[in-house]
Amino acid sequence: MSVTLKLKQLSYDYPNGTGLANINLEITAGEFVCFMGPNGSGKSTLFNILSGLKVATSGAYYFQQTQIDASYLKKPQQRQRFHQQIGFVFQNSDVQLFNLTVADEVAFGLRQLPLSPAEITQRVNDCLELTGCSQLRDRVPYHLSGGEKKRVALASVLALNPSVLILDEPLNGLTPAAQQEIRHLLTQLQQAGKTILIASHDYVQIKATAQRFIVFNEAHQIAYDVDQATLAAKPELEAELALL
Ligand SMILES: Nc1ncnc2c1ncn2[C@@H]1O[C@H](COP(=O)(O)OP(=O)(O)OP(=O)(O)O)[C@@H](O)[C@H]1O
Repeated sequence: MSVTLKLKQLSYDYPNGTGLANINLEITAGEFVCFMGPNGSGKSTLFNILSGLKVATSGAYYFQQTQIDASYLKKPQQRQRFHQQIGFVFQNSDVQLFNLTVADEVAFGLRQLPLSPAEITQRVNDCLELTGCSQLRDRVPYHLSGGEKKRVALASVLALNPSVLILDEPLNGLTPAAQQEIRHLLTQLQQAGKTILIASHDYVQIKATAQRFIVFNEAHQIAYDVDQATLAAKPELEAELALL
């Protein structure tokens, strides 16, 4: 398997403080990684950088061996290609859903691409079905439940067929049944070959689903980078994560 995402001594500074400090990280295509850590440790900042919404203050970010920096993202065609490859499902679905129907929401990104109406319809139908949203296609996204909104946001991101999916706290605020649906869907997507990166505050919720756990500390650095089996053999570390 090839390395798909690589960060080399990457830091990000906000005007009044540090977001990320000297991060070295490699993620291989097809991994399911959970990022954890206390509030303000840098998970959202990292996701913004990985998805090209922010660029590092120093250090480098490579996606499939190409360095993603300000000059790369300045070129509209390159930027569009990159954004198609990395899908980002925000923590707050309300900022991601702005169309009048669920079907329009899922079609929105596709309409920016050179695709025929028949291809768009096909992809919309496939993504609605995959995410269990077919019955919701004519509903107003804003009026849906939290779990339904999350599935529609995921459908709209999947429509572009990204190879990497980034989800910020995808289980937050969902009922146990809705959490189970999302976990099952993410596992299916990983089995279909996608790289899945999520942030979570709840180790117990995600411990059986993700296979690698990267934990940030309050200094905005990586404190631990461990796989599922190693963690399961370290009850004291599992107990620490359960308290985050
Ligand atoms: N827009 C911003 N302006 C200034 N500082 C920011 C901004 N966004 C984040 N920060 C700071 O950067 C650091 C990392 O924040 P970030 O949101 O990445 O952490 P997080 O791990 O995602 O936190 P949470 O678990 O609360 O979502 C924090 O100290 C935070 O206060």
